[in-house]
Amino acid sequence: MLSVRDAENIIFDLVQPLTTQIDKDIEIVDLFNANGRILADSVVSNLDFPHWDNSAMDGYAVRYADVQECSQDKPVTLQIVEDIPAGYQPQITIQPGQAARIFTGAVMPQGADTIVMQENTRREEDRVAILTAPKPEEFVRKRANYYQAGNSLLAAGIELKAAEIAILAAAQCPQIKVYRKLKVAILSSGDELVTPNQSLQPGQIVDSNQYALAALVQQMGAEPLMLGIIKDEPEALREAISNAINNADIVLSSGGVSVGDYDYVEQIIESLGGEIHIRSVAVKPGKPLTVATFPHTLYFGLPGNPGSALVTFWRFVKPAIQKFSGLAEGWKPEFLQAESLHDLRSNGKRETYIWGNLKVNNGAYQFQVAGGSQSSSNLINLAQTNALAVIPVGQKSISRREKVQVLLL
Ligand SMILES: Nc1nc2c(c(=O)[nH]1)N[C@H]1C(S)=C(S)[C@@H](COP(=O)(O)OP(=O)(O)OC[C@H]3O[C@@H](n4cnc5c(N)ncnc54)[C@H](O)[C@@H]3O)O[C@H]1N2
Ligand code: MOO
Ligand SMILES: [Mg+2]
Repeated sequence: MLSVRDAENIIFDLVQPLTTQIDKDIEIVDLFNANGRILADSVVSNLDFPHWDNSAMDGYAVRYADVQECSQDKPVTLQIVEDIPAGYQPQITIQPGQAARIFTGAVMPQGADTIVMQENTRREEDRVAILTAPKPEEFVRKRANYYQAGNSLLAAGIELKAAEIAILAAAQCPQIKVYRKLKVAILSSGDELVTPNQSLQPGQIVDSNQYALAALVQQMGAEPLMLGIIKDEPEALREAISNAINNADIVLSSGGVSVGDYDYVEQIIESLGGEIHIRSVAVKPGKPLTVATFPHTLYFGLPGNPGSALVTFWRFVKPAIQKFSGLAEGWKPEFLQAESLHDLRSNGKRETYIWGNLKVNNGAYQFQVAGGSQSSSNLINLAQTNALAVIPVGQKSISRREKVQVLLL
């Protein structure tokens, strides 16, 4: 059986990210539809930030040399020659003995080099007394201090979130080149499966994986293609999988990958010409994980148990989708170190993932195991969990207060 490390290396090597070389991998979106999308090209602006020298305060634009010696006892009085609100282009050059009334964000007038905030002044009709000596160039936001035109503003391959979208707006880029959304086909296999609105007959199980996987795929910014419940019949499964590989970048099936008489997924993949790279992994839950490739499609046959389907998604599928989608960095799973609040157990044979909660206590991470059964068939105690703790192969327990590696979900 493959180790988790070997399995992830194989999977990540199989993933070919979307590329700007292929026209259909690129899409243009507007700023309101950019959230969560991956930027395809780096962005360079021809604007400096700030665009011009401007005031950081409501106050007076002055010449530092005029006011450097002033104090409460020895105020300097200046003639106000212009009023400069934000958005107005100053017309007058400030001469010695002069000042301009100015407001936050307004353009600095020629001749002035320093702002005195209003609170340190006394207004005397068309004159102003400066009561405190400022520092040279105080409260002046200098042109190009934050960003110089022509440099890289945003790099290709980053996820666009609020800050990046604001930057694109400020740089006057209303149309943005992003990678297209990946299509992820999702199907559930099993004669025992029914939909949530069908009445349950003895022995039947509600197909919950389809809904969990759809939610996860959406969270990743990809587009789920729901193919429903497929009977454990080779012909039905063959048709469904064939449809899936022809219409999606990634296929996620759940169930039918173990050694049971009705577990047909692997043989159907092979009969359709898929190349199987992984048949099982030393991971608990999730041992029968199957990974295959077709010429244009990556196939994950996730195990049917609900815990196994979710854990294998988080551990292997999520980073694969993120890499595939064009995300340049940060798609590899990263583990945090936390103090375990409980004794954690494993049989030592497979890398074991235990679900629970990562908490912060006095600035330190702690892992609290989810109460109840950690069986891969138990979906119930996965509610409100946010992390998986890992017990490596060869280790049978992690004691309370010991350090444990944790994957944040
Ligand atoms: N003899 C062996 N038996 C099993 C082994 C093994 O190594 N030798 N491995 C076990 C492990 S570990 C897992 S995990 C499961 C995986 O089984 P399959 O992927 O073949 O899945 P099924 O047999 O179809 O179903 C297993 C279980 O999950 C329920 N299920 C299936 N699909 C869904 C769904 N969409 N939503 C909710 N629940 C689902 C299904 O009803 C079964 O209870 O195999 C073990 N057996
Ligand atoms: O791997 Mo199975 O997922 O242990 O139940
Ligand atoms: Mg089975």
